[in-house]
Amino acid sequence: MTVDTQPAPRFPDPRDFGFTVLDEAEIPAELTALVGQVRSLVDAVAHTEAGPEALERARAAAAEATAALGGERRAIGAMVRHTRPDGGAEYGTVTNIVAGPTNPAAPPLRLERDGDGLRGEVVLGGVYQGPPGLVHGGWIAALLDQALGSAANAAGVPCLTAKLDVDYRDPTPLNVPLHITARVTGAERRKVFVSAEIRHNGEVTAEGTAIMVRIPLPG
Ligand SMILES: CCCCCCCCCCCCCC(=O)SCCNC(=O)CCNC(=O)[C@H](O)C(C)(C)COP(=O)(O)OP(=O)(O)OC[C@H]1O[C@@H](n2cnc3c(N)ncnc32)[C@H](O)[C@@H]1OP(=O)(O)O
Repeated sequence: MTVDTQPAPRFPDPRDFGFTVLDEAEIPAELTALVGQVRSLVDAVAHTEAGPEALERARAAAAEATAALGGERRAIGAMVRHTRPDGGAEYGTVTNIVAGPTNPAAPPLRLERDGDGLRGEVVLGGVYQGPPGLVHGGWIAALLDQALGSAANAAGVPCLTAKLDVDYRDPTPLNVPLHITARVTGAERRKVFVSAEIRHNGEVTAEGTAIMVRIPLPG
């Protein structure tokens, strides 16, 4: 493979391109706690066998909670900045469906730098179910895509997935720690090649490779 484009050392500041950016430290602890509570609620709703009275009480309480938020909404495309110990910054959309810190529909996934790549751990409960007791294949692809995209972005290259290949090696179980790793394996002009794996108990359950294409930014 010809490597004639090295990833830029610094990810561009999204504010220069009109995006709203908040620092992750600016996310109120109360919002983080609410996100966790709503995740528990979604899991409880998905699995409940409660009777009509309890269901109606829960619906009314949920309606009250929705009204309490007052309809104040963050802008679509708002980004969150994570500042690494070395002072570098990484960005993601704050409501990202796979790893957005304010999105209760996202699992509590945090990808951290590890050597020349990223690693993270997540437990997916029953709301991520596809086959009985197993993680839905679409969600496995989503986890891998996020890890692959984050690895390319962590290398300083703002890019989008052009091509994603997923190998489902073994069933991925629910309710157990899943270990995710991803790293950049090469670059060629605007293309960045990345690979990622999901492991349970040290065994690979799924692996993904992707071609990410660097977004042409104005200037
Ligand atoms: C400051 C900004 C902040 C941004 C933050 C981002 C956060 C991201 C978070 C991550 C979240 C998780 C991730 C997500 O969810 S990313 C969301 C899912 N992905 C998308 O929506 C992408 C949609 N597609 C596109 O926008 C365009 O097609 C892209 C941008 C990908 C390329 O369109 P463009 O017209 O500009 O490119 P080009 O045609 O000049 O080609 C350029 C090179 O690429 C090669 N190629 C192209 N397609 C393919 C393909 N399918 N297979 C193999 N190779 C392909 C092509 O051969 C050429 O190579 P070469 O001739 O040089 O050898």
